[in-house]
Amino acid sequence: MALTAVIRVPSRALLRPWARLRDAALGWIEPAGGGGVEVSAQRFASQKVLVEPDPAAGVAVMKFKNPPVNSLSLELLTELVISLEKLENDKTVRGVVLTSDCPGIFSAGLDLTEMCGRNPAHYAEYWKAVQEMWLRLYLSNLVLVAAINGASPAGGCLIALTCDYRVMADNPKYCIGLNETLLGIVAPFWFKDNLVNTIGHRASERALQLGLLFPPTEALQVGMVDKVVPKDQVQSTALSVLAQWMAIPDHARQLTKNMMRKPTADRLLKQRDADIQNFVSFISRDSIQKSLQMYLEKLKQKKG
Ligand SMILES: CCCCCCCCCCC/C=C/C(=O)SCCNC(=O)CCNC(=O)[C@H](O)C(C)(C)COP(=O)(O)OP(=O)(O)OC[C@H]1O[C@@H](n2cnc3c(N)ncnc32)[C@H](O)[C@@H]1OP(=O)(O)O
Repeated sequence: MALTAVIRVPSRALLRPWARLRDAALGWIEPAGGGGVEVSAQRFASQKVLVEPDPAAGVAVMKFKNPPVNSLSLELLTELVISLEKLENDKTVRGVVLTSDCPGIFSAGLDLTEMCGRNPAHYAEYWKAVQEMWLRLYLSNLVLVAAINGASPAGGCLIALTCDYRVMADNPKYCIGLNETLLGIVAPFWFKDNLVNTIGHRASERALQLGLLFPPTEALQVGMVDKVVPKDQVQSTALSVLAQWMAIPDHARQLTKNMMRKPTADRLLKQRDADIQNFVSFISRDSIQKSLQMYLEKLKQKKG
């Protein structure tokens, strides 16, 4: 990946302590003496989230890279939020395409190993990171377009649903949907709200209860995605759509987006701690742990 853009990063001495941890996570190095540092975009490419900025176009492509299936581990979620925050603060960027670097998979959703056989403190930390990812994406001031170049179940679908527009590859093997009930778990209310805001109440009720995973043409029909194109055109189409959305003055578009989305985000913001407690007690139940273990086993056996 040849990237040449230069990004200005403030001196670490001026940043809060967590920002130093962030710098370390992203591999940014400040020369002795401090005073601010220019880092090449290559440094911006962290391990699990690759960011390819195109300052001339005012856009960036963000690629998830957590092989084999882009499961949303704590590490990936943290990097995603940090990368997004950085793009939000970068005046040269107004729009972002979210896509995958893993062939055939957009994202397999939440990392089941983060929700299985761990302790309550870990579940709480993990869930807070999932909430943070959703809130940051859903309320982003940037134009976000999902280039869905592979399977996109559950949490993968949620990421796509936070975007302003979704382009999906036409391969019938790629499916998208909130399939939580198939795992014996329940999509949280804010997953549900995001889906209802996208495809409407009746279609959501059916999709959520049955844990439906839609192939691209059905996803298009139900309104879960906005456009289906051949696989090799997914990213270019997403970039064209981005350009159309970016033709609208930012302030007017952003205020409108906020007006449409804030009430939904506020429902979670008002009860974040209670939502974490609900998640921890739900996921800690023996019956739920058994269901998740069995599901993971089934995934592993599929190979053999
Ligand atoms: C009272 C109400 C209270 C409510 C409180 C909240 C309740 C909890 C809410 C939780 C919400 C959960 C959201 C989620 O996102 S759960 C995750 C759902 N994801 C899935 O179901 C997808 C599972 N994966 C697949 O279907 C396939 O892997 C996939 C189609 C994505 C790719 O298939 P492929 O054949 O290419 O790859 P494999 O299946 O062989 O997988 C390769 C290895 O990856 C492992 N794997 C797959 N998915 C996951 C995952 N999500 N997390 C962790 N690991 C995963 C798989 O086991 C293979 O591992 P091995 O190589 O070791 O065998």
